Amino acid sequence: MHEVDQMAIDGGIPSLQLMEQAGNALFEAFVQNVEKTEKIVIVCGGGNNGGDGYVLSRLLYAADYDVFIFPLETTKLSLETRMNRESCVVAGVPFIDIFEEATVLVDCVFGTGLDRDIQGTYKDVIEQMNASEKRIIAVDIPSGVDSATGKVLGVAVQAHETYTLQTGKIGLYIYPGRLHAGNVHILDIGIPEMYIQSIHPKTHLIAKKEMVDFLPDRFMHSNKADYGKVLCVGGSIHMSGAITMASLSALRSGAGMMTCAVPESVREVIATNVFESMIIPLSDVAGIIAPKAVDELQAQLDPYSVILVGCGIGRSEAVVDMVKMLLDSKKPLIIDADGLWAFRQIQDHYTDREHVILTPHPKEFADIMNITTKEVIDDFLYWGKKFMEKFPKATLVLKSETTLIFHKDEVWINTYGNNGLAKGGSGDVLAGCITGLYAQNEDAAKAAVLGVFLHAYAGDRVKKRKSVFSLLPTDVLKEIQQVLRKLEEHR
Ligand SMILES: NC(=O)C1=CN([C@@H]2O[C@H](COP(=O)(O)OP(=O)(O)OC[C@H]3O[C@@H](n4cnc5c(N)ncnc54)[C@H](OP(=O)(O)O)[C@@H]3O)[C@@H](O)[C@H]2O)[C@@H](O)CC1
Ligand SMILES: [K+]
Repeated sequence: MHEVDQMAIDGGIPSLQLMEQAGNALFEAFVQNVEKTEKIVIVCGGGNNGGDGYVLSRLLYAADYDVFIFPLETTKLSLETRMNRESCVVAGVPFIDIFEEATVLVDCVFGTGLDRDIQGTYKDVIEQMNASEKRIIAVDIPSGVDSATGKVLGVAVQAHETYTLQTGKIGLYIYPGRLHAGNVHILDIGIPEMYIQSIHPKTHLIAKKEMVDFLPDRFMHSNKADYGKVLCVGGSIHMSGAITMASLSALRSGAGMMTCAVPESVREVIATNVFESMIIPLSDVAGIIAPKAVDELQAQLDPYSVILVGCGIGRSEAVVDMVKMLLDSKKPLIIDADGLWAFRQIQDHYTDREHVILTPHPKEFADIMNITTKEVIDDFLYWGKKFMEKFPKATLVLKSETTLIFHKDEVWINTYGNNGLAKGGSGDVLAGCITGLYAQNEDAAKAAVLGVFLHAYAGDRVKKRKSVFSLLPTDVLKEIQQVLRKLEEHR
C-alpha cells in the first residue's frame, strides 16, 4: 500500500490531503459505529498512522465526541503528523497520558511503516492496551502486525475491529496477524482506482465473486474423456475412507472418469462406495501396497491425464518408490498426506518438476522444509516463498485456517472456512476437489485456488445448518455440488 500512497502523491494528491481524506473516512466510520456516550482515547505514534489519528481526533472533537489524544511519540514526528498535531492543539483537543477512564481505545501507533520489533515504552503501552479489556479499534492495521506478512513484530495490539484504509493489507488476513485484527472494515479514502490497479499486486485475496472465472469450461458436444481421466493412488487397510472421499470429491468437482488404484484388500471398499470408479487392484503386504505394486501400476499408467497420490496410502519403502515413479512419469500430479511424507525423502531430485501440486498442512510442510511447525506458523508467507525458490515450477497449497496458494511469484489467500473443517478426512476431500478441477483444466493454479475455495465455502454453507462440532468432511463433500451450482448460475 505504501507504493499506492506514493503513486497517488506523485500523481498530484498531496500527502497531507491523503491524510485528511483518511481521517474523514475514519470519522464517517466512527459516526456509524461508536456512540457519543463513549470516552475515546486515540493513541498516536509519530508516523503517518499517528497522523491519521490526529485528524480523526480533531474531527470527532469538532462533532462533540468525548475524545482525547494520547501522544505516544512526542519528538520524532513526520511532517504531516506534526502539522496535524499542531491543528489539534489549536482546535483545543485535550491531550492525556493515561487511558484508565477510556471506554474505546483507538490504535494509531504504527501502520504500514513498522519495520522492526517493537520495544521499550511502545511495547509497554501496547501490552497495557491489550490488558485493559477495553474496546480497541485499530487504524489501518493493529500496531505490531507486519502489514506485508502478518508476522507479529515483538508485540501487537489485539483489536476488536480494524478500519483499514483503501485496500485490505495482507497482514490482516494471514496468521498470526489475522488473530489481532478482529473484524476488518475497508474504508475508501479516495485514492483513484487507477493507482491501485496499476501496481498489479502479486498477492490476491480469494473472493467469491471472482471464482466464476476459475470454473473450467463445459462443452455442449463433449464426452467423459473431455473432463479428464483421473487416477487416485492410495488407500490401505487402516485408511480406506481417505481415498474413497478423495475420489468422490474429484467426481463431484467435475472429473470425467475415475479409476482408483488401491491395495487388493481395499478393493471392496471402493467397489461398494464409489460406483463411478474403475479399480486397479495392487499387490499388497499387510494391507499396504507391496513393492511389486509400483511396476504393476507403471505398466497401466498410460491412459490417465491427472493423478492424485497419497490419501490413506500409509508409509513404507514401496510408497516412496510409488511416489518416485509417479513423479518420473511427468504426468500432472497432486501429492497429499503420506505421499508428502514420501516426497520429503526424494525431494532434491524433483526441484524442476512441473505440473505438480502439493497440499501439505503445517506439520507436513515443516517436515519437507526441515524446520519446526512453529517456524511455519510464525511466518507462512516467508516459508511458502522459500519453498517456491526451491521448486519454482510447482504449485503449493499450504493449508491452515488461512490457506495460502503459491504459484510462480503469485500468492492467493483464502479466508473462507471454519474450525468445523478441522477434522480427519477434510484434507482428502480438498485434495480430491483440486484433482477433479485439475483434470478439467490444465491450469494448476486455477485448480488449486478454486479447489480451496470450493472446499472452504462448502464448509461455511454446512456450518449455517449444523454445529461446527458435528460438521463432517462427507457433509462438505455433498455440499460441493451446491457451491458449484451457485457459481454456474453466475457464469
Ligand atoms: N502516505 C500517506 O499519505 C498516507 C498514509 N496513510 C497512513 O500512514 C501509515 C503509514 O505511515 P508511515 O509510513 O509513516 O508509517 P507508520 O507505521 O505510521 O510509522 C512508522 C514510523 O515509525 C518508525 N518505526 C518503525 N518501526 C518502529 C518500531 N518497531 N519502533 C519504533 N519506531 C518504529 C519509523 O521511523 P524510523 O524510526 O525508522 O525512522 C516509521 O517512520 C499507513 O499505515 C496509514 O495509516 C494513509 O492515511 C494513507 C495516506
Ligand atoms: K495502527
